[in-house]
Amino acid sequence: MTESQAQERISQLTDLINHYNYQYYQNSLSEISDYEFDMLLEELIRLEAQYPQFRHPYSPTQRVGGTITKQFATVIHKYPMLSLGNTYSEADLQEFDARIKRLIGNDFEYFCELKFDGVAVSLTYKNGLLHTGATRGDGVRGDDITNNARTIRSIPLDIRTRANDIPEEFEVRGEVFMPFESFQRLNKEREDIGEALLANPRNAASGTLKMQDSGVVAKRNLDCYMYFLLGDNLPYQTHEESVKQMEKWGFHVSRTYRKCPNIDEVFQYIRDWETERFKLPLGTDGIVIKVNNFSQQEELGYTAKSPRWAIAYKYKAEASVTQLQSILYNVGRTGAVTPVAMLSPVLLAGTTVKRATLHNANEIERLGLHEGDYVFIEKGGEIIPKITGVDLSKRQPDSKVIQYLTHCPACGTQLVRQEGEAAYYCPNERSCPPQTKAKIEHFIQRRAMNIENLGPETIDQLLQKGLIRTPADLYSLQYEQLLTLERMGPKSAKNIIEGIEQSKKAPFKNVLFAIGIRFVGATVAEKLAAYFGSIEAMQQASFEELLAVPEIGERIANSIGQFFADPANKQYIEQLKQAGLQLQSDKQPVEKESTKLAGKTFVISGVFVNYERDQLRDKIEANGGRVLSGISGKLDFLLAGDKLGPSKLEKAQKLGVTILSEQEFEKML
Ligand SMILES: NC(=O)c1ccc[n+]([C@@H]2O[C@H](COP(=O)([O-])OP(=O)(O)OC[C@H]3O[C@@H](n4cnc5c(N)ncnc54)[C@H](O)[C@@H]3O)[C@@H](O)[C@H]2O)c1
Ligand SMILES: [Zn+2]
Repeated sequence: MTESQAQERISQLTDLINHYNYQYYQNSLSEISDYEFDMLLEELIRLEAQYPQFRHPYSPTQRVGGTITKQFATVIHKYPMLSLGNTYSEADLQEFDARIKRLIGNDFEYFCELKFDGVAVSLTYKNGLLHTGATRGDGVRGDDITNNARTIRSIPLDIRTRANDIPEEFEVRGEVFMPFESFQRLNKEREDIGEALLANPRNAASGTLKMQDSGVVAKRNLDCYMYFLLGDNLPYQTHEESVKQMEKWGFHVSRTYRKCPNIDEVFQYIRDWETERFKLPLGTDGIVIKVNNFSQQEELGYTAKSPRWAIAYKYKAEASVTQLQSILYNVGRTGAVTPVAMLSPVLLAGTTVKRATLHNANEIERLGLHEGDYVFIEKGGEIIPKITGVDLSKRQPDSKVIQYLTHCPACGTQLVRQEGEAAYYCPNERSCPPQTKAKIEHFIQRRAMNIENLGPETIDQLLQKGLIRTPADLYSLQYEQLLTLERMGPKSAKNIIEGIEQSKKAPFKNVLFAIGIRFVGATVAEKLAAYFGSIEAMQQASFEELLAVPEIGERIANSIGQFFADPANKQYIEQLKQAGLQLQSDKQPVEKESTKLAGKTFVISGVFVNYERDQLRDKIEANGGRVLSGISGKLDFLLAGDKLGPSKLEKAQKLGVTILSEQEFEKML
């Protein structure tokens, strides 16, 4: 490599890595695998060492990769939050050990922990109470995510009763992660409403921690393991002591750590956890080796980016080769088709693997799969492994390229793909069997109509016999009809009928979720129900009015609009109404506070600081006012919050409606 080639490559790598860092930390996206990323970084470190004159001032080798965002207040870290040097090679570990010995002699111990694959957080406690939660950010400044941290159940909010030796102020650091179970549930819910799936638990955890609505964060079931305790003048001599102390105070510490007297024991620890770690409830991507003694840590010191007394050893993702047998196409509730690769069974990371995710048609194309190909599969953090490439040396010369399906495997309808979307859909919403079945399963689930006792076999039979076609048909099912099904006794039949009857009491938000509008998950349904109060109000809402609902973006608003524009859906809603389902919120009548707003009419729009929209509605009604759904010449006030649609504002101004801010409204009372 010539000097100018080196210079060019250094610039190229710098830009590339900065780009991947930005995507990873700011947008929670991995465009390449961690391994590929780490190799690029290693190459840059090597080149910069050789040609220091070409190192850019903004080189990613010189600083922690993260950034802070505009959406949160900024926290300055009392002690910088650094990264860790990392390696995939045992030789590097030997070298790390040798360097430490050169610097501090032979008298020291290591403390090994697993490297949890999530997002670093710092929690500051004052007088035993959680005071601040922050992300690592750029290492010096992080995002203040205290409210989100509070929703994580394993993070204690108050440890005063746990001990009487609590320092006035201290900081704990750890990894927020999404357990596999929560991740799978979340993706299942997303698949159910037609959302794109999240790539892996790490990105899911990082995205969740940066959400604005901590109510949503609370539902995502994040967890957190702690691995550092810091503070001024703390009485501990070793990392081990501080870990034990955190355990005593009730912090969640993973019991997977081990103290190792020398590097050979560290290698043993690495071997012991290599496959054992797949039994843990969360993703891990390696181990972290720390010098145990604090004064020795001080002696070893820090580089700009990481401590010299610690290093991460990362496991290479386990890989294997096996033959592709076929591709199975699943059709979901929204008609989205997902391909799954069926493989000759092969042992990988301790389990037998028979299938791999393929995500969508683009992925099949990207891999250039042929029938009968031998494929490399890898297991990262995820349960289902993925195909990373094709072993071309084993490809049969006459094998055919895999063509993506053109027609629905279940009903034969031609598949369609919407612009900008990766998935193909079967557009036969009403009579494609897997879609119909999934719609009913969606409808009866606990978070929707909660019709227990109606199992998948019963649904199958009901569909086959033509006793139901849509979820609404459940409400005209007769006890006698149920008795005609196989293996259906009088008792079960009675339970089902009762369950269906009972479901009529399910609140509006559940019904709205059950109806199954694309992208409208349980949380969004709750927001919509609180905002509009009834299906009619929602049906009449303009695109902009929909956008004014917190958390509702253009995609969801469009989907709602499309749903109500379809006459078949109108009929479906009508049928549900006839059946007696709750299509409006049953609000408690509001207690009267005053008559200050008597005779005045209001339209509420936008997002408010101190109130939810339904709280404002209650407030207006409690003081004698009335809330209308649309702006007209008769309207007195437009109560306008943030994110108010511009055309709404314009209309109100044109009609001479008084526009009120939240503060002005408060003054009126
Ligand atoms: N795929 C991509 O596009 C992409 C982009 C940027 C970064 N990355 C990945 O992220 C890594 C860089 O991230 P990083 O700077 O957070 O460094 P890192 O993940 O290599 O190591 C530091 C982090 O490890 C975590 N950690 C987990 N368990 C720990 C324990 N027991 N003790 C101490 N720390 C523990 C902490 O969050 C700490 O901040 C890269 O090596 C790469 O693998 C990937
Ligand atoms: Zn179909």
